[in-house]
Amino acid sequence: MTHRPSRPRQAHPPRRREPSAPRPPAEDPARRAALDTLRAVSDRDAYANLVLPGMLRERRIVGRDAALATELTYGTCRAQGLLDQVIAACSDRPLSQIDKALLDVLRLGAYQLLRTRIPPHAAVSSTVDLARADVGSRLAGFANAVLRKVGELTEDEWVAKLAPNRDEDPIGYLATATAHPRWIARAFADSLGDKGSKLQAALEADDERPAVHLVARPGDITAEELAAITGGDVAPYSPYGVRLDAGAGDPAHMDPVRERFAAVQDEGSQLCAVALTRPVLTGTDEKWLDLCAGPGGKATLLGALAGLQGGSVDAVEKAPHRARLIEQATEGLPVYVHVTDGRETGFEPESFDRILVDAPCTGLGALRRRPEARWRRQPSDVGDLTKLQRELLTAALDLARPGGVVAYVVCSPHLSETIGVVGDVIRRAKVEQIDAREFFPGVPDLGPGPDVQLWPHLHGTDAMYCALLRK
Ligand SMILES: C[S@@+](CC[C@H](N)C(=O)[O-])C[C@H]1O[C@@H](n2cnc3c(N)ncnc32)[C@H](O)[C@@H]1O
Repeated sequence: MTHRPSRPRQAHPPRRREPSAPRPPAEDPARRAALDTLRAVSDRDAYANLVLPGMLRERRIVGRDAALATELTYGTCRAQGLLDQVIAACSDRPLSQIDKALLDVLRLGAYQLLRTRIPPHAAVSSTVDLARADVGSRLAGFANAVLRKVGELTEDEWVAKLAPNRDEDPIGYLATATAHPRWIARAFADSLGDKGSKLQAALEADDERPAVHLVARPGDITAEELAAITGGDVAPYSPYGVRLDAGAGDPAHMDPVRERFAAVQDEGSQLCAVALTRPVLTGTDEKWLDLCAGPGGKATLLGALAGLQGGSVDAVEKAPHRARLIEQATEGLPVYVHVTDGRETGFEPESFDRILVDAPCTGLGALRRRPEARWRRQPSDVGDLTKLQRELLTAALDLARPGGVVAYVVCSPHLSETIGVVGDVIRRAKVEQIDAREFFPGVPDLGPGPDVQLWPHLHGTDAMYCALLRK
């Protein structure tokens, strides 16, 4: 047996590494995704909760990185006003003179410093890396200086320094402390009739992740059956509701949802739709109308309930793409979709037994679902919306038959959109406002009536408002 000589281990001496230029820092994918989403929100009015999931999928960011990106993005969007106040206090130039891309970087860094347990040095250095990549070394130096100052105090200490005195200006104080614009804090205070602990609880609830609610389609599946299949709990108030656990997974992939026995719908929306169906009518009860129906959540529930008693629902929607969503959602139900303006439907006057006006609104009752919404909505939006709301409610009253019932619903506690609209319209029309609380059986804390205002902090629902009018 011959042995080949083994090769010498190192034919050449090891090559010495040339000193290289400093490598750019490895970017953290979670923070990059958060920042890119914040840029989309500020630059093109995108919705964070629509942009981010797609970005995470596209970049294959999963697990803890995805959770971190989500927390940083939504948290930074929600806290924006407070973060801006702190950044302004730490900067030698006014916010209006800070480059927009840099401002988003600073917000992301300040959020990590004030509202997460990320160690300050990691929060600052990872943010400065992003700044260097996006806006260059000079501005990265500025970001470093600002963020070091931000990190000198805790969130509570910054609030104590920047917020108005709580005794002198309780609404202003809570607006800063809970990172809400003052006008929204005032609107909540007016609706609650409180500037103290109730207001604080209502504002704080906007930072909580809402539970996902399913609605069981009446006639197809019961809430108990749906809860058993999905592993959720029967909801406390809606006869068709199921609350899913936080880790239940994507409801769109659940069999009952895919097969259309169930759909995602906030329990408050279910309650308002069901309330319309509950007052007893004398005479006919088969022609129902949903005057602002897209994308079709309430029309589906109403369609299933009307179908069980041989009736039908006409569903009106102005936006064609939203009308298509109603058609998809209500397939197989006695629901007829009309793409038209609810103020000029051309329907025979006094021809409907029950009418839902789920009017376009500020959405202040669902701020927990849209992280950036509290800073994007403006007080000036309210005037145009209340005009449209009054016109739609007036049109509904014309279309209701004598003895018929109209439910006026908005996802907002703003008094101009709630009692303001209802009060204005009923002053001019021959209608009676009935006590809606009776038609929300078992729901606590409904106040003095006759209308109903739900709240996230009291009911775990969106802040839906419902008034019931009988013609
Ligand atoms: C609050 S959303 C309704 C939500 C729906 N009821 C549901 O449960 O899925 C209000 C809807 O009214 C529509 N809308 C706005 N102006 C309208 C008008 N003049 N006539 C009819 N629909 C209108 C909007 O496009 C929007 O889809």
